Amino acid sequence: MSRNDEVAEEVSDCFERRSSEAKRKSPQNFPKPDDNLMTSMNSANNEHKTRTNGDNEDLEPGNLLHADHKPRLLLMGLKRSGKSSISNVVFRKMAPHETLFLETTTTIRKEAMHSFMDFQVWDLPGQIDYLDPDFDAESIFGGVGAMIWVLDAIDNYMEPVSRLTETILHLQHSYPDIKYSVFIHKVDSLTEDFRDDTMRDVRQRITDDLYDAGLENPPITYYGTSIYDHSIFEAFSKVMQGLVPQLPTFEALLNTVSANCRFEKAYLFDVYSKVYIASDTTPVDMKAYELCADLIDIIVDMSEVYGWDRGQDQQETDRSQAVAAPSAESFVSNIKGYHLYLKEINRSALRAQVRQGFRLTIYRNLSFIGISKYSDFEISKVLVDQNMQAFQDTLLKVFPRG
Ligand SMILES: Nc1nc2c(ncn2[C@@H]2O[C@H](COP(=O)(O)OP(=O)(O)OP(=O)(O)O)[C@@H](O)[C@H]2O)c(=O)[nH]1
Repeated sequence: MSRNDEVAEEVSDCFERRSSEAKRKSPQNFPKPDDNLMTSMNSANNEHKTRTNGDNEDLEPGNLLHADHKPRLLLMGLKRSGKSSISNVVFRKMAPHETLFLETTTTIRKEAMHSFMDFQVWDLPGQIDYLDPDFDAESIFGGVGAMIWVLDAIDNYMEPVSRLTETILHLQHSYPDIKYSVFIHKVDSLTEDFRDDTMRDVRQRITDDLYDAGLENPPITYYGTSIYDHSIFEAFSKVMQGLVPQLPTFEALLNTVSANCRFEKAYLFDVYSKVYIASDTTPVDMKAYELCADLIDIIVDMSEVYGWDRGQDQQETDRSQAVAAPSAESFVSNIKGYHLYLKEINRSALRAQVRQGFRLTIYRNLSFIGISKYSDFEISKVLVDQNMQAFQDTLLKVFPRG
């Protein structure tokens, strides 16, 4: 029996067990028990096996993420367009107003995201001429999955537009797989009408320039962004999702869980960066995202005050086992008519810091967040717990962290 079949069988057993436990425990008036959950999860798993085996011989469940498979994302654009601000706000928790004091970047700055897959985000200095024939392009662009071009919407955008089109035309032959995104950035400084006009104009100019150069329907996505609201996280999430090969599988799993637990919207968040690497396939609602982001902020703040390092020594391990759940969970009832449910899926220590004499470990973790408007959500919590445990077991089995 192949490893794929073993995993599929384990997942199936796990769901059978969970499903029958859930039915046994569920009171009469709970929502529909999750009969379809196991089938959908298994079909999602099978679909995933087919796709990944097709894409890459080495990738199989149990060892999906090849050690060298670290999708890389480049942040490029002219000087002062806002690249370092974006990277600092999203990956270093810098307050947006502090970016006013950032100095010009002179070397490539690399950020990593470790919650599930190991992403790398490279912030490239604006003053380097990457189109110079003497420049070692392979060291930068080889292995890049996506490029974000940051364009300052409040400055004259003729130069950045022509630099972007030159860059795309220069790279497209050697690196045809790069996916391009344009962040029309600092839109907080524009009125709503002017913002729409600017976005339309930028898109039109880029499309026309590339068309004139012989490139039709370029693979570019456009986002209006600002570090002063959630738009930057939303845009980053979308770009990251383009680098997740298992995205359809995640979406299928999240659709199933949402249907069975009556969530309006379900996300898989990298908690530290507030970037979501997948959501169910219902349309994204900015209000729902903002609620989730606020919940994450509260949980991170609370755990910085009341959390402790688990499992540092035997005494700590005993204490953790005695008082804490194996994975964190949070349930917030009735915020603006919504119930929010968070469940930690995995966790890895990123780095330890000493702050004011206390040793603090910064964790990266991937968490599920579901939003429900269902008024009896609290009553059905037992069933939700059962489904979520099955969901977590499946994800960890099929996509274990290396
Ligand atoms: N209004 C507004 N200002 C922003 C935003 N993002 C960045 N800025 C400001 O833009 C200025 C330049 O930002 P940087 O992040 O240093 O720009 P950069 O692209 O990294 O510049 P180089 O390092 O020179 O390549 C800073 O004063 C930021 O505060 C935004 O979303 N809105």
